[in-house]
Amino acid sequence: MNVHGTHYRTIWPDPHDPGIINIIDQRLLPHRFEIKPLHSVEDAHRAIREMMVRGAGLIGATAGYGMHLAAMTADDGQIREKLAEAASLLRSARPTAVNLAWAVRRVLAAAEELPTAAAIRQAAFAAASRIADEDAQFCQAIGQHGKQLLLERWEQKGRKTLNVLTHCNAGWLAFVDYGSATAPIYAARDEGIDLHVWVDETRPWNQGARLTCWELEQEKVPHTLITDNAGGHLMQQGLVDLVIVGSDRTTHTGDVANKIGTYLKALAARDNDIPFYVALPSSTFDWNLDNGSEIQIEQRSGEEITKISGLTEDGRMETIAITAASTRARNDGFDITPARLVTALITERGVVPPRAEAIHMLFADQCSSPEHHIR
Ligand SMILES: CSC[C@H]1O[C@H](OP(=O)(O)O)[C@H](O)[C@@H]1O
Repeated sequence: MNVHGTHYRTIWPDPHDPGIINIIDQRLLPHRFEIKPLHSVEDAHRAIREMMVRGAGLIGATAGYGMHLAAMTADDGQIREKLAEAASLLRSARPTAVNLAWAVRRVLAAAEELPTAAAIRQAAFAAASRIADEDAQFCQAIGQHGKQLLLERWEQKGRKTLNVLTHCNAGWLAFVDYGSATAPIYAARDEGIDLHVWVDETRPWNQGARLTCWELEQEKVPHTLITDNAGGHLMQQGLVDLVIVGSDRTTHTGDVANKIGTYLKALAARDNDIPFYVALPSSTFDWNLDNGSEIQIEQRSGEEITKISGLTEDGRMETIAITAASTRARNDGFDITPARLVTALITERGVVPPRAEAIHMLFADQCSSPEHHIR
């Protein structure tokens, strides 16, 4: 469903049947743009687990709609049990992005105590829809707040081309729309800033090479693909003016879990005195965790490293081995960037230093309310 010209909302209920939730199968991008229907919570779990959908915001929205599908398909007399089972199944899909557990708990809280199955179904769908709509609204607001930072840096540079580096894909494909790290880029472009984006390929799943490059191409934003190991070198050459990345889970003290390799970019940025920003909606804060070392890091299959997928010259999608069959690989999906290496957090309510007292002041309504505390 084309919502914003070149943008696509990444998840939406079928306009004729709310029992069908449509997604874009991101495993096929940039070679194929295929919309796939989800009919059950099992479909939603698989879509998250197999990364048909990925990215904190979109994982959360998919989990929310997964709970809706569970309510839709449950027998009246079993609906509460089915919602509880659905919550457990969805939570098992991927551990690091806090948005998943947050969305599941939010739908449960909205629906489970209601007196009838019909009321539960209605409340589950309404809560899932609100999660998705809020995600898009929050990301749009992140764009407006982040735009100011890019504008200031561009003015400092005498309005010469602003070179932004980003890691992985924290674009509109990782959320319901707009994205987190790319939203300020799009908003700054709309203000006429002359900018260029260095895109980390982001091994092993290549979110940067496959998804961010595709997004920026759709948006006609100048960009250049680089290897994950090149970022520090380009910073030393004075070719990077600022770094902006997303987050899958950020502690209330400002430690950031994001795609593997983010920490190395933060170290290089600090060593070269380059601003390092993390863009995130407040649904990505973990109000319970004080220290990033407590965040569970997803371990994915080593085959995502030893094999690679792409398009053959005759147009077939293929997966090939790039190592000997005996090669074993370790595949940590995320790493932790300590708050001390983060210049600022860009949220839907504004730009805030990565310190607990500042974060709590901006989100006083959330950090103290039990409903935002995930367990
Ligand atoms: C902030 S959402 C985008 C975020 O999610 C990515 O991970 P994955 O593609 O494995 O879901 C990566 O950490 C991005 O920064």
